[in-house]
Amino acid sequence: KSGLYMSGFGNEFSSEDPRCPGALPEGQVTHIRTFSFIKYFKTNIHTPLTSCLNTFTVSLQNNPQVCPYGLYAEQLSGSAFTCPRPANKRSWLYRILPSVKHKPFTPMPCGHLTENWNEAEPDPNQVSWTLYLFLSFSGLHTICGAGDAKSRNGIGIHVYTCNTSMVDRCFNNSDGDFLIVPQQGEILITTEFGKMMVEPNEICVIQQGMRFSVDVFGETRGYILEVYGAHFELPDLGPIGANGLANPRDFLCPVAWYEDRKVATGYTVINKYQGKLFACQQDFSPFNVVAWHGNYTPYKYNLENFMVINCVAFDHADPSIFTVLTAKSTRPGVAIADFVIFPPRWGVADHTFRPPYYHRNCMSEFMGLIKGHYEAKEEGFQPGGGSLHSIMTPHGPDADCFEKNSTASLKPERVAEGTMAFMFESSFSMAVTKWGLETCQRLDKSYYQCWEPLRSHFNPKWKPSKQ
Ligand SMILES: O=C(O)Cc1cc(O)ccc1O
Ligand SMILES: [Fe+2]
Repeated sequence: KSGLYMSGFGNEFSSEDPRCPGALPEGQVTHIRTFSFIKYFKTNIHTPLTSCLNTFTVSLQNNPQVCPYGLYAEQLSGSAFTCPRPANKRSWLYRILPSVKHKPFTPMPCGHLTENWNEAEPDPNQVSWTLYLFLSFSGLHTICGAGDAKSRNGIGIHVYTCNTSMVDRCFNNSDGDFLIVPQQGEILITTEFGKMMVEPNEICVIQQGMRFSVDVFGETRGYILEVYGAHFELPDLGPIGANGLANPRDFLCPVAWYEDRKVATGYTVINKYQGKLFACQQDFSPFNVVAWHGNYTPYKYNLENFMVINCVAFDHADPSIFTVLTAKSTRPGVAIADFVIFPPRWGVADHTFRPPYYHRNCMSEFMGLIKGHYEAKEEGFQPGGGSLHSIMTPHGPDADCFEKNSTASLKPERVAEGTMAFMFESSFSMAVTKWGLETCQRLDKSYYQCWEPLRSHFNPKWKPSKQ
């Protein structure tokens, strides 16, 4: 059930389906020679020394004239050819037929997937979506986003719901990367690189252009952060040092798996391109990659493995301390989007208001809840719901949370036990879609009321207590 994986983040991996050993091409590098001392000592004076040289086949090659097993070589480029090495991403796929063998793409209905950020008038109010933002809908629904896939800069936030698997259909996102956060139901994702089983409390990333198909095992839903124009990276650790937060070795990438399947009735490849959906037909499964190598792959990560670092003395650290992955913009330190979690941990800060502080932020904060509750809103925020606190929109703990935590005794205690809230934080000023505002019928119009009971504790006669 757990499948086969290789571990590491952004490694140079290579993988062959075990049914075809040697499917990764080997090159012949004739200029590398070794000198055989054994032969040399056995030779007599009349033997030319060159006969003591051995020619070795030592290196791999991407494009042999004929690939092993009669496969086609295809490169998938995830970065400009000329990107500096640390950002250069590509993989070589050795497949039964190349992706180019397909009938033309034609437009298909997009449902509630959109990249139109002008459907509704701007509204800076705090937004909250109640329990199960996604109940009784099917497919991908865009809640909010900003920017533009054409100019390769922006994000979309979607929710998905489904109870049937994709049969003879796959999805390919030409616009950006999908970071998928299952909230209910595990998903078996078949990709060109192999298969991954992803359960709630795990996340996976399917990068731009990677074809995938999803099998589900019941009522299934989750959140998706889509980023145009950047890939997710592990955040720099600065003074934290070489280890901590999401450690590279906990990221898992699938091993090669192929099917050589003709589909006479037609296999549909769905392509998200410039915010719209297109479909094309081909007569074979696209999961026909027998072997691959490279550093551009899908991957998954179990949030339980997050090595939590936080305050051990006083005050509330900014939530960036919980960043799992970041998609950087070109401005130093400013993310197109960060994926941040609020994992179970110890709260130990002395003489401190421990929950999140009241806040106005130059970034947008979309929050979701995988399980349990969120410490700043014990009641109002439920698993499967969501909230959006837009740029400079005030937010923070509800009145109940403030009162309780202003008087709580500050013993060390477990925080967020059994829960997992997360945040998609973005430097983009996001627009909410018509679906998010109206069609979903999940908007909590009374959200602002959770702050109404906040009352003034101001006492002009207050004096510092004598120590
Ligand atoms: O609840 C939020 O809005 C997210 C958040 C969490 C936190 O610990 C500090 C600031 C912040 O915005
Ligand atoms: Fe905030």
